[in-house]
Amino acid sequence: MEAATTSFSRVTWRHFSAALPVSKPTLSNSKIPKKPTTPAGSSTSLWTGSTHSLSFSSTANSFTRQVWGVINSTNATVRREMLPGGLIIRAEMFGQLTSGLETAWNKLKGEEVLTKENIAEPMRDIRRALLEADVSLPVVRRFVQAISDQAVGTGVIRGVRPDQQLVKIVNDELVKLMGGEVSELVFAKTGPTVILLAGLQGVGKTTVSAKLALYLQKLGKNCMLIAGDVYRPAAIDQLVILGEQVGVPVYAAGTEIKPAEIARQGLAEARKRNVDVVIMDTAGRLQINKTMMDELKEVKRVLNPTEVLLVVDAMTGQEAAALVTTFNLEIGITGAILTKLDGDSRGGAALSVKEVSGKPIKLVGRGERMEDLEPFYPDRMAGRILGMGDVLSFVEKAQEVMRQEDAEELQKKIMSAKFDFNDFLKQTRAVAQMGSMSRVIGMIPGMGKVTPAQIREAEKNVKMMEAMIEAMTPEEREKPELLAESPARRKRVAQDSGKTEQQVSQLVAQLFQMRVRMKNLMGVMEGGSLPALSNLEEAMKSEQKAPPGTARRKRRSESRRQFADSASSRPSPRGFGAKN
Ligand SMILES: Nc1nc2c(ncn2[C@@H]2O[C@H](COP(=O)(O)OP(=O)(O)OP(=O)(O)O)[C@@H](O)[C@H]2O)c(=O)[nH]1
Repeated sequence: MEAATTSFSRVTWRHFSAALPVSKPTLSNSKIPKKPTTPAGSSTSLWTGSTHSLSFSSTANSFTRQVWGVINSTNATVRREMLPGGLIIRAEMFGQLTSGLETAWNKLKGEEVLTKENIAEPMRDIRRALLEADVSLPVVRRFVQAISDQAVGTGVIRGVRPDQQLVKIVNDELVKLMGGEVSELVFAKTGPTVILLAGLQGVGKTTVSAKLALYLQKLGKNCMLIAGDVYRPAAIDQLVILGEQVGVPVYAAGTEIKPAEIARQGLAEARKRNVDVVIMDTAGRLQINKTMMDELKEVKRVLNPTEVLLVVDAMTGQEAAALVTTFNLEIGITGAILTKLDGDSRGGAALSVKEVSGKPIKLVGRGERMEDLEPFYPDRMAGRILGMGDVLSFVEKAQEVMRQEDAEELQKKIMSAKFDFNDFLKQTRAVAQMGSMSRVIGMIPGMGKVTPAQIREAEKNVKMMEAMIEAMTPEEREKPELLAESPARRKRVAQDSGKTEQQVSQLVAQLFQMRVRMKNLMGVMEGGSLPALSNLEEAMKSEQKAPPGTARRKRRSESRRQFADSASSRPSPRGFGAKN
């Protein structure tokens, strides 16, 4: 199989029809087929993006050359693959970004583990790919930093290659960058839901108004459109025609009346008709100006909308993100609709909007047809950018197996009181990987009352512990008794980690206390399996409920005994202060 990529401008039917002796193919709104279907015999199948699938049947080599020539003169990334029976040429959404990222994984082929050194070059490739995709620089910086932090902090997962591991890390960060979850449209609890659309000229507002009405009708909502673009008379006619096309009434009052007044009248009409959702199209401008903003503010005041959505053109890249920010500051918006994602957009807008503006992309336009509007799914988008669904699910499964094995191993260690500093570090890092401490604490039931200051303190403590554990020798990590027995060792760890001896002593004591507490908790669990969070919480409660002086005293004495047992060769139980 031969694969090649090249860069070019926008692939449209015009390019092909000019060069090819074939009739216009039908554009289908199908998702990317797993494998492009190759017509029988020697044939050529060509598809652009994930939405359009074009098929030609031809046996002539000159035809293939012509197709290739046309593609080379335009601007998307194309993958050319020789398959038995024909040539497959693929122009993919964000193709350039995808192939840029591919360069990064390829640099890790043959490596056994991700290290600071061997990820340096792939990180440069990722940075370059994102910048070329027109993602804003601060976003790129934060993204690359987050990836490298995770890449070097990730342990080896059995059977998973470092390049696959990096794909997974990048995927998860991409999803996070784009907002994580799908951001649903909000509907009013009573009365009609009002959606106000805003945006610059030509971004696709009028088209989106009708597309949105159709989309909502399919969800069972009864809609009405208001034609508020009084500056481009054709926009009103356009909306009326599109409204007819999707079977939605359009309120139009001509161009001689202020948009705010049209909004007021339109809303009254919608109430009369008892519609569920009113969508108002507004005028766009070539640039943001004060008159436009004031007019929009006035319309917004009259409508009191549930959603104010800024329509932005995906092809404007990071500029789209800047626009969302400006509109949000000026008029206050609830989200964005990204149009023309089927074009040669390089990905900058999709990747930057949420991170730069704090506002989610709620919907995306993927074509000129009325059906081409859909919710924005960050995970699906990341999957499309990476184009490596198989690798992702494989890594997820391997991680799951690893987690189970780790959990069993940990359980054994806890039961035999062998929980050491390696486990301690692993657990700490696992928590760190789940997100910031504040998020993790927020997820634990009953932990809501923890103050931000306490969380910051806890995060600081985790960093401090990490520094001290990293300064220990492998032997000391495995046998904390060595540190408990030797002030000299504790002194060395303190010096190497930049902490005080007292802090090191506290950490060692903490580990022994933890052993005892964990063992106690395990004893409370039924069946001896690792606790789910809720069980753990119950266990902690039942521990706390025990009358003072019984369990607690017992626990304290057990803690002391445990410490004494494990440090049996230690000269004195107060070894932490003693000289060696
Ligand atoms: N390929 C593609 N074209 C789109 C999409 N959305 C809108 N368009 C096209 O973009 C062009 C402009 O769309 P309009 O809806 O007229 O834009 P507008 O923002 O209302 O323009 P003004 O009224 O001038 O402000 C039209 O040709 C649409 O068909 C999309 O998702 N994909």
